[in-house]
Amino acid sequence: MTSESQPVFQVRQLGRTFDLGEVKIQALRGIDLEIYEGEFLVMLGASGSGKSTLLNILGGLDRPTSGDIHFRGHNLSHASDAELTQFRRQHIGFVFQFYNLIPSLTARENVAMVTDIASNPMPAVEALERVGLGQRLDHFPSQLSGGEQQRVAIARAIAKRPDVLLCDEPTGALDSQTGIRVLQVLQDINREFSTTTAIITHNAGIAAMADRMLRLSDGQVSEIQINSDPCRADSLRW
Ligand SMILES: Nc1ncnc2c1ncn2[C@@H]1O[C@H](COP(=O)(O)OP(=O)(O)OP(=O)(O)O)[C@@H](O)[C@H]1O
Repeated sequence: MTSESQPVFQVRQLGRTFDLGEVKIQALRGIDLEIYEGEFLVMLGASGSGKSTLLNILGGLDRPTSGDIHFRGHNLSHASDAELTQFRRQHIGFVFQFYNLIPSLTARENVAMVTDIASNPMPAVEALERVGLGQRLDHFPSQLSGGEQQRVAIARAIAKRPDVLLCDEPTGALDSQTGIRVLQVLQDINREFSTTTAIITHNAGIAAMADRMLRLSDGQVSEIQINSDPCRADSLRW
């Protein structure tokens, strides 16, 4: 990230209230945030602080109930379902804690599911080689370890060459050594393709590999730390 970097996302006074009838839950309360081209952002915060809600809005899976979110100048706040689907398809790759692979498809087929509908995809084999799984192309998820399954999920996310990679606790289900390997893959992709990357984690130590750390508390940004010298993911220990 450089100081001249342009914001990919501009978030202004973003709010999200869930209306459950008798109760209203204010998950986000006036978030102001820029996310810059090519940056690696780590989002921390206690359970219920609003991290997933924010990530879902950034990724066009949800809309704010107040405030605005712009992606490269386009206001997503009032986009239609069809527009959000198009936005996600063209620009966003998601990685979740529990891989969400299709059990009856091989690694290669799981990735190809996405490349079949993308406009300028990376071949599935190349994406799998990129995450170190070139030898496991025809394995089914049940034949792969958790870390390998997560790397298939990352291959699937990067194969459509997204501008933005959004990861919700990508190492949450992994042991530390495997988690570090997965983070190194994400860092390599961020650096090689300048893919803007945001990761939610409960592990504060992961912030050391990020350009910036954002902390949410009770639906608000409570802390932002800029890291002028992010470490390599494979030097992290926890
Ligand atoms: N679909 C929903 N309907 C109702 N309330 C919701 C919904 N999604 C989230 N919330 C509430 O919004 C608040 C923020 O939730 P969110 O999942 O964003 O937190 P989080 O920081 O990601 O938590 P965790 O670390 O536990 O995943 C919580 O109080 C949660 O219960």
